[in-house]
Amino acid sequence: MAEALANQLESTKLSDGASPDDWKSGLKIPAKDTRQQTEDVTATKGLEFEDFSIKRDLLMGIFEAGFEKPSPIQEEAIPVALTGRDILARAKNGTGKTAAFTIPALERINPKSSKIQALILVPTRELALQTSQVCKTLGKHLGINVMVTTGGTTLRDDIVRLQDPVHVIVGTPGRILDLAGKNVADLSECPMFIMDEADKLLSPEFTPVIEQLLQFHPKDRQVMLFSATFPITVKNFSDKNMTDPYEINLMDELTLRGITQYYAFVEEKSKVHCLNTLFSKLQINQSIIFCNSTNRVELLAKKITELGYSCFYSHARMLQANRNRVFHDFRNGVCRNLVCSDLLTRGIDIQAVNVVINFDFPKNAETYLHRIGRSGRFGHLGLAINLINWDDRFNLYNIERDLGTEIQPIPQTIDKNLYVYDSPENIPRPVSNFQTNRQSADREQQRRLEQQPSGQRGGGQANVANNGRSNGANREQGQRQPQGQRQGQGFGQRGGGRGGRHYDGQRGGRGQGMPAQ
Ligand SMILES: Nc1ncnc2c1ncn2[C@@H]1O[C@H](COP(=O)(O)OP(=O)(O)OP(=O)(O)O)[C@@H](O)[C@H]1O
Repeated sequence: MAEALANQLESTKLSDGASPDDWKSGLKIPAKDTRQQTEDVTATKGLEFEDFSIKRDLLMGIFEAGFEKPSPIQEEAIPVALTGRDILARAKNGTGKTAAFTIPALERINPKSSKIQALILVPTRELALQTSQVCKTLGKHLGINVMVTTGGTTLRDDIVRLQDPVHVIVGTPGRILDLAGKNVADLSECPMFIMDEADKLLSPEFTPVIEQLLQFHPKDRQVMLFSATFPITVKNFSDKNMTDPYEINLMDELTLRGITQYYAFVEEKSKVHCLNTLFSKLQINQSIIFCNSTNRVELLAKKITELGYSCFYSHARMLQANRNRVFHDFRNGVCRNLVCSDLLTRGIDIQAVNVVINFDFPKNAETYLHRIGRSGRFGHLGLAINLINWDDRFNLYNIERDLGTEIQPIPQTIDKNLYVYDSPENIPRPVSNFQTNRQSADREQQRRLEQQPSGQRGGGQANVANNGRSNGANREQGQRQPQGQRQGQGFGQRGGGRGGRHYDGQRGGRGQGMPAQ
């Protein structure tokens, strides 16, 4: 009898033919990223996402985002976060911290409740957009509503959106406090309070807002702090507001293994000339160029455009709509170079960026680390080049000492194997509905090129941001002289002028997906 039953069960199993992994075969998994990766992301314990016992619908979102296995920070943080314990986590730039808090947050949300159940705070509006997109992508099969809210948009729209159920709210602290203070965002049953770039959020400008925000949450909330840099301010906050936090520190060394760092010693007035030379020699897939002030961002973007290279710029004094457009288009590879202030130093994730240039050298080690971490994402290769003038020499020394790293003088020729990939078109796009973005970005790029006189093509991209000055000026770039120039703070003129043959490769092209020069 028992034998007959066993036979029957066996035959049932065989006849339905379903293997436990069958659900995976229907997933829309993106092409495998075959680039070599460093130990920063490969030195794992060998766990699989399935080992976390999370919902299948969440696993589907994870695999469809192209994630195969958890990174070291994900292996460490996800199981603990799922238990509801407070977490203080430190891991290198670009090693997957966002998913390390997003995955457990999504898992713990009850979609049947209409309450806000997770608050994710980030320091900048661009990062809020990016992080909300990660939540939407990973949680797309969960029936969860994610809302992003930041300053620079109308409060009224947010109030309307909060009439509908919102499960995860991602935003910058000021706007969230506004909404909570007005009783529009109800955080009274929100058990998860997450801070990404936590040390930045705990700087003096944000701390009072953060402390007020915490009061809106229930007492037994779970607090999770993530960053690559944790100064002492974080310790004070954690002592006061966290319960027995589980500490993760994956930073035995501070800098990413995949990033090669060089400096070029150069007089201030020769910096543009030096940049021009770098553009002509490097194989840039996409680059981010940092300046230390908004004036210098605009001036440099103008210079780069005059040199004939495609270039966007972004800084905090631009209109939010223009900031968003620049960010969106640059992420989608519409333009090869982006000049920016420290607004985009933290968290911004664009895998196609293989070169970061510190046109102005940063003042401290944290900023340096976050800036260079915009390349070499998820254990890949990247190049960081620092233009150093006489006044920066002590800073250079201090940053090398603080980070325990060596920044070498730039050699005559830079080995392409250090930062160039053979098939840049295979580099994964940002986690988002890429197909749609890419197609519309291509159309937009085409439209812009068609509108430009042929002689200007490729040099005019800085115009995109030019309407975005917060002073309300709404003029075309050519009709206005940047303030810095009027005040005699302009960059050196050497190297100006257009036309050398070596510019051609970069003119007007899309950064991502184009063969590097
Ligand atoms: N398990 C994974 N497998 C493959 N790719 C991943 C995985 N986890 C994250 N990524 C990708 O790695 C990149 C970097 O991730 P993320 O932006 O979360 O890094 P981060 O640690 O938050 O960086 P930063 O400190 O600069 O904010 C993203 O493009 C993300 O999609």
